[in-house]
Amino acid sequence: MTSNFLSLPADSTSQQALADQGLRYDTVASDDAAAMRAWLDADMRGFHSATASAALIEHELATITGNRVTGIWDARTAQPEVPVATVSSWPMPLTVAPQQTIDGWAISSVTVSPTHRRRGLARNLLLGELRTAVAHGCAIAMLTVTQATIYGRFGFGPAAFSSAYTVDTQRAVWSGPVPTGALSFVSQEVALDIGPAIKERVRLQTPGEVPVQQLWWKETLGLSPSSPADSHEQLRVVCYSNENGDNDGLVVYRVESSDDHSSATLELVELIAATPAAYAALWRFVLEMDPITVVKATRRAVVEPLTWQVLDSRSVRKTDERDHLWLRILDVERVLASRAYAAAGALVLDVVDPDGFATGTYRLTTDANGTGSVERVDGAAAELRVGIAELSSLLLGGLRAETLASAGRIAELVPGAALAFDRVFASATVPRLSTWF
Ligand SMILES: CC(=O)SCCNC(=O)CCNC(=O)[C@H](O)C(C)(C)COP(=O)(O)OP(=O)(O)OC[C@H]1O[C@@H](n2cnc3c(N)ncnc32)[C@H](O)[C@@H]1OP(=O)(O)O
Repeated sequence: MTSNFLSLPADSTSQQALADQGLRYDTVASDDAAAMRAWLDADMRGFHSATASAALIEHELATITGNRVTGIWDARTAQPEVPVATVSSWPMPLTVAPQQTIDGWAISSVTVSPTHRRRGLARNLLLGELRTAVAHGCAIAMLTVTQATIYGRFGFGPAAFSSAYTVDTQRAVWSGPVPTGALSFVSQEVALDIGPAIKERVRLQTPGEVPVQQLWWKETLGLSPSSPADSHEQLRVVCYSNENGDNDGLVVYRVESSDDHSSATLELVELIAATPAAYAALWRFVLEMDPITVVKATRRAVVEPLTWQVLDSRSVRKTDERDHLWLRILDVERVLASRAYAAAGALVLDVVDPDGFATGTYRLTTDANGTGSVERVDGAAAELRVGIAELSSLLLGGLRAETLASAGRIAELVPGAALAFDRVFASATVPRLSTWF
């Protein structure tokens, strides 16, 4: 790992390829305020966001401070100081198994101006990022995406999925555990104080999670300029403390009542539970609140214990399920050795990577304690042939190799190899990413 990722130069291969098109590709110095603002302008325009207020610009500048900020400039444009493409990145730990993390290279703000689309700018940005990640010593890259069609070609595969739920509270009827800890309302300011420690515990327990910054908390609690206008006033926060007084969970919600207040919809902004008791207590609390008739939640896990904690499981309706966290393995040996496994076994994988970072044949050996060791065995007979995007999708155990084999996305070279892979890679905790980055 290089000591300072911010001082890494712009990738020379992309720089040359873009220079051949008359474009300049470079990083932006964080102390160059004018260049940072122009970059941010291009980033927000690239996502078709409204022109930002001064307060929002300051907020957004704060969110990217500390990131490696890169752009592409075209001297022929009418405003040549504004880049025509943007990307930002930073090293960030990714939980790969409970209490096990690996340093990943997070990539965000990938935009290309509509005036410059489909000329290979995004390709140069992305491959430039992957090479920079390797130069920094990161073994895996990660991102969250706008469209599911963009990143597979660069070796990324979806590895953690997310679901939205709508619960009909009148049908649900709580039948789960009734924890004996205490529930209490807390102010947003108190939540800002106690929430991060709870979220950290959840992050380390859950494959797919990454740390969130204080700015995320401010946005979540309606304390940021990027929060909707009246969200601070509308949001309520309830904390669950266990019998020893430890704060184990938080729920952040807002309620929209009908005109006559006889019914209401509760929007679950966040439900963060570090223990099964906190989870049950907070879900029960929102489902039984008067006069709530509907609870809506997004960015939840694709499998939620909640479905099994109500009398009528059909009252918990999954309204959406989609890819959320995308991973791109760059170094198979280091990444596979970074997580614990579910069973003892030995697998030889033939990994195909069109961009060459991870191509090779690898033997993963796991023992009964879940420890894995990986060695490169080029030339050995492989049992499974996997593309790098598919291996990245399978890493956290949220997707079955058998599913990908049935879909023709990976090839069993030995019958039963996909099932053997699934036995080893299974995750006891459903992988989930509860935030965007
Ligand atoms: C991590 C994140 O930040 S997610 C955010 C992604 N950005 C956005 O959604 C903002 C709006 N969109 C954009 O800015 C641009 O359209 C981008 C970044 C998606 C693509 O930029 P471009 O410079 O046009 O892409 P580029 O020309 O490099 O295309 C590379 C390849 O991806 C394909 N591609 C690019 N965009 C898309 C897309 N939206 N859907 C499907 N394929 C795409 C191209 O056809 C090309 O394919 P090829 O390699 O087979 O020839």
